[in-house]
Amino acid sequence: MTASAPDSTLPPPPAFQQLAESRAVALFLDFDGTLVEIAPGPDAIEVPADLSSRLEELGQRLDGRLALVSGRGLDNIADHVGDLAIARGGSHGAERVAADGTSLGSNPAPLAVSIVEEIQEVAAANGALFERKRFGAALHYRAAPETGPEIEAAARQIASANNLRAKSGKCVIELVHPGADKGSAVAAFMETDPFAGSLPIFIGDDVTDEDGFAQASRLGGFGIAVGDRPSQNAAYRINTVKEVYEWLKL
Ligand SMILES: O=P(O)(O)OC[C@H]1O[C@H](O[C@H]2O[C@H](CO)[C@@H](O)[C@H](O)[C@H]2O)[C@H](O)[C@@H](O)[C@@H]1O
Repeated sequence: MTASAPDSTLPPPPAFQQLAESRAVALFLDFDGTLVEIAPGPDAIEVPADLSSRLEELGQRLDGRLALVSGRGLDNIADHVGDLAIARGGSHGAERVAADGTSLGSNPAPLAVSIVEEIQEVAAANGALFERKRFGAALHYRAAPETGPEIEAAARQIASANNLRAKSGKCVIELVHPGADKGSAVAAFMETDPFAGSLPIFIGDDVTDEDGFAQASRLGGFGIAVGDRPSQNAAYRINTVKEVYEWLKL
């Protein structure tokens, strides 16, 4: 379903078990704000110690049709979650691997050093937190949200001068290569086994998850928005991270 206007009154989704029993479901899970609560900074998140094994068990229940799709790099996800034997897309889906770690598609180039330096200068000038990524970079302004507009404007300028894309999220703006978006990641996974032919469900909390919701919807499935952010493309809503775990019996 693609809604025409933001809808903060979306209904709760049908029971996950019923859905999964009625047909083959493919599940795409965002990380920050969906599986872990938003924290003051990228490294301040609290990850359940057994998240990796819980996700693997969920993946087994779905016969392997489970993927984590995050704005974080896969290296960063591994730092926080440990070894994870499920499919995963990092850097907004620009880097993708199957459950066994095999690469799916080729990785984009890292950002040029000169561009990284420009972004670092914006961070230093505005007191933002610079997050280096393998295939992009992020500027966080959660500590001083009032600096957001200036930081976003500077980041967008760098993006347009260098044929990059600027992605806004929760108190963050990120620079990525064109084509790095969660919708493309869903489409790419859905073309491969074991995802092909199943019903895609994308769960996420942030603006960057809208591409995932829209793509899931285009492929006959739907999106589930987490939290209270109005969503353009989700069909259902789950209110909290805790309720995501409950819905999935994770
Ligand atoms: O796609 P996601 O898995 O949701 O990742 C999106 C970004 O999440 C991280 O930033 C966000 O979470 C931080 C920790 O809670 C928070 O401090 C920050 O304000 C949020 O924007 C991560 O640092 C980024 O790299 C991800 O792209």
